[in-house]
Amino acid sequence: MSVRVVARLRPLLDKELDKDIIVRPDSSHDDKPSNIVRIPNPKNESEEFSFAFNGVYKMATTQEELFTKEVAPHLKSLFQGLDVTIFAYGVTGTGKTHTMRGGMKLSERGVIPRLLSGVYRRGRKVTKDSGGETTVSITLSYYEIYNDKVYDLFEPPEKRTLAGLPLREKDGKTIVVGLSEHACDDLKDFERLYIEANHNRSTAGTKLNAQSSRSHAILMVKVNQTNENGTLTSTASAIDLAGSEDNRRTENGKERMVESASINKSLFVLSQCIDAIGRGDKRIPYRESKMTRILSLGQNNGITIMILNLAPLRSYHLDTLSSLNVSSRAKRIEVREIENEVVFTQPPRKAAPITGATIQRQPLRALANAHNTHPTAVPPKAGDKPAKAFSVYTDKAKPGPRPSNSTATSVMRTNSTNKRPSDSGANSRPTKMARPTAPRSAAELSASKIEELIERKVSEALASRALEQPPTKNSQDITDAVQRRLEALERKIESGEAEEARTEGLRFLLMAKQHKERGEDRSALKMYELALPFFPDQEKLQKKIRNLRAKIQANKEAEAAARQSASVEVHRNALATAPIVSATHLPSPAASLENLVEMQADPERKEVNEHSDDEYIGSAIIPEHKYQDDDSFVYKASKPKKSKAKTGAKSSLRVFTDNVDPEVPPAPTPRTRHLLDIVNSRDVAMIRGLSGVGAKKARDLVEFLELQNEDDGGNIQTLQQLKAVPGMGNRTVERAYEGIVVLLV
Ligand SMILES: Nc1ncnc2c1ncn2[C@@H]1O[C@H](COP(=O)(O)OP(=O)(O)OP(=O)(O)O)[C@@H](O)[C@H]1O
Repeated sequence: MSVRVVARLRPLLDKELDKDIIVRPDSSHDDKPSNIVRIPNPKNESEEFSFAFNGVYKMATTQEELFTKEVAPHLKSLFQGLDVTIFAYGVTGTGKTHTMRGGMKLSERGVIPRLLSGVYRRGRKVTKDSGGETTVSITLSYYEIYNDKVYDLFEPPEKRTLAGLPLREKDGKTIVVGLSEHACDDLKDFERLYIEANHNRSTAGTKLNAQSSRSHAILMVKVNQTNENGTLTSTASAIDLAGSEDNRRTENGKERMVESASINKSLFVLSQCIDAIGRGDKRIPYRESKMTRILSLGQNNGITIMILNLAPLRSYHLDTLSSLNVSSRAKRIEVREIENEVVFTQPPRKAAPITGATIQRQPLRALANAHNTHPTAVPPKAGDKPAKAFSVYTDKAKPGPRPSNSTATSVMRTNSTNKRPSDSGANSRPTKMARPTAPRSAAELSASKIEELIERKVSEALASRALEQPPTKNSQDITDAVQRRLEALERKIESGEAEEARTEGLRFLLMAKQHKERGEDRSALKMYELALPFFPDQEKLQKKIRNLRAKIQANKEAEAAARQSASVEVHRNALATAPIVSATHLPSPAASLENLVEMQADPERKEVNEHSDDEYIGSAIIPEHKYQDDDSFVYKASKPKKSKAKTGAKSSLRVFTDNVDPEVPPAPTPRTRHLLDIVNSRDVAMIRGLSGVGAKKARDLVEFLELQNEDDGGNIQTLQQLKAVPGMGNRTVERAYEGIVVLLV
C-alpha cells in the first residue's frame, strides 16, 4: 500500500477574514466527498491548480470526524501486529499540533489522545475475547528532534546532554539509543505522562503562531499482547512535525532563525526523500537529517498516514503550494505491510489468538528482525512454521469524509497547549576542543617504507596521468565514484568520530555537494553558505559561493528572457483551449523549497523572489480526465533543467592537473610534488607517514579532500593551498615538507 495522504484545511482564526480564503476543497461534486484541493495560480488568479489526495477534510471537520475516518480503522491492524505511523505535515500555524494533540476539552482532543483511548478500548476487548488469556500492556516513549538533536521528552530539559541521544540502525529500523520507556496502564496515566512531557517540548512564539513547535515530536505507543505462547509487539507512532517557515514572514530573531534553519533543512530533506523515492533513485537521502532517518518513509513496514495541514489564507499562498506539491507526491510511496511477529516465551500450543481478531495467527519463526522482540525469545523448533493463514490488511477503498458545510466560519481557538519555551542555550554549538596531536615518531613508519610508498604512489600517479588525456571517465563513473565517497563520508559522520561542530559544517558541505550533483544550484549555494561559518578562512569555499551565485544569476537572466517569449505563446493557447489549468509547471517540491531556502538565506532578495514568476509562469493545460484517471496530482514538467555540463572538463578523479592556466601557480618542485602526491592520494596510512601529521590530521585532511569541489580537480596543488586546509597550517606543512626532504636526500 502507498502512504495515505489526506489534507486538512484549518478554519479561520480570530482576525482572519473570509475574503482572504484562497484554498478550497473541490466543490463541483456536492454529492461526493471531495478529494481535490484547489488553489489559484499566484501569477494569474483566474487559473487554478488542483491537487488530488486520498481524502480532503474541510474547515468544519471535527477532531472526531478526522480520527474516525483516518485513524480508527487502523487500530485493528495495529493489534494484528502492524506498525502504524501517523504524521502531521504543513507550514507553521496550519494546525498540526491541533490535529495531533488538540485541546483539553473532550471534543477538541486530537489524534493522539483518541488513539490512546482506542488502544485501551481495543486492548480490553482482546483480553475479554480471549477469556483473559491474552493480556495487553502499553508503554510510551516520547521524544523530540530539536536542532537535529534527539531529546527524551520524558526527561526534564536540565538532564539533556548537548549532543542529545544517538540514533542507531538495528535490523532495518532506526532506534533512539537510551530512550526511556514508560509503562502506561490507563488513560489517566497517559494524560499525566503526556501533559508533563509536553511541558518539555521546545516551543516559542513566532509572528505566525503564538505557540509554534520548534521541534518534531514523536510519540511511540508500544502495544504488547502476551499470552502463554509469547508476546506480539507493535508500535503506533504519532508525529507532530515542526512547520516549515518563510522567515520573511515570521520576522524571526537570530535564535528562532537557527531553529528555523534546522526545521527547514529537515523538511527540505524530507521533500528530497519523497522526490528521490518518486524518481526511483537507488539512493534516498534519509541520513541527511535525523527526522528523515526516523520517519524512513517507504522503508518502514506497516501503515503510514500523512496528514497535510493547510491554512486557507492568501498569506500562505506560496508555502501552501509548496507543501501541496510535496505531499501530493508522497502518496506514491509504497509501504510494505509486514506485521511484527510473535515472540514465543515457550513452544507454541493452540491458544486463543493473540490478536483478538477472528483470524488465527499461526506460530512464527524467531525473528530475523529483532526490533520488537522480547529478549527471552526461545528459538523455534523445526517444523514450527506453518503457512500463513490470514491476511493482515486489505487496502480497501475507504469512504471519504462526510460532506460537510464548507462555508468558512471563524473559529476562536483557545490555546490549550502549555509548552516549554525553546531553549536558546541548546542552540550553541559545542566549542571545538583542542585535541593533542598524536605524537609522531619516526618509528611509526620507517624511512624505507615511506620511500617505497612514495615510489608506488608516484608510479600510480604517472600511470593515471597517462591514462587521463583527455579525461575518459564518463559522467556515470564519476557520479558513482562521488556517490561512494559521499556514502563513506556519511558513515564517518554518523560514526560520531568527528566533533560536533565540525561535523555540522561537513554535513552542510556534503549536502551542498549532493545538491550540486543533482544540478540544484540554489540549494547547493544555500548549503555552502551554511557551511561557511564552520570554515571561515576557506578561500575555496568562498570562491565556490561566488561562482555559484554568478551562475545562478546568469541562469536566471537567461531563463527569464527565454520564458518571456515562451509564456506569451503558452498563455494564448491556454486561454483558447481548456477550462481547467493544472499545475503542470509547478516547480518540483525540491525546487519550491529550494526557492524558500534561498529566500530565507538572503532577505535582501526578498523583493526579487516575491515578484519572481520563474516558478509559475507557463502553466500548461491538462484535461480534467487526466487527474480523474489517476488520483495523483498530474505533474508533467518542472522549471527548465539547468545545464549540468561542467566547463573545462575537469575531473575530480584526476591526480595531476596540467598548469596551463596562467592563473595557476607554476609547476611544483619534485619534493613538493612528492608531498602533494601523498596528500592527494587520500590514503590515510600514507598521509600519517608524513612528519608532523597524526592519525586525526590525516583523517581530517582526507575528509576535506573528499569535500573539495570537483570543478577544481579535487586536489591540493600547491603548498599554499595545503597550508590553508583547516587543521594544517604553516608549521605542519613545513614539517611534512622537511620530512620529505630528509627522506629524499
Ligand atoms: N481545526 C482547527 N480548529 C480550530 N483551531 C485550529 C484548528 N487548526 C488549527 N487551529 C488553531 O490554529 C493555530 C495554529 O495551530 P497549531 O499550533 O496547531 O499549528 P502548527 O501547524 O502546529 O504550528 P507550528 O508548526 O508553528 O507548531 C492554533 O491557535 C490552533 O488552535
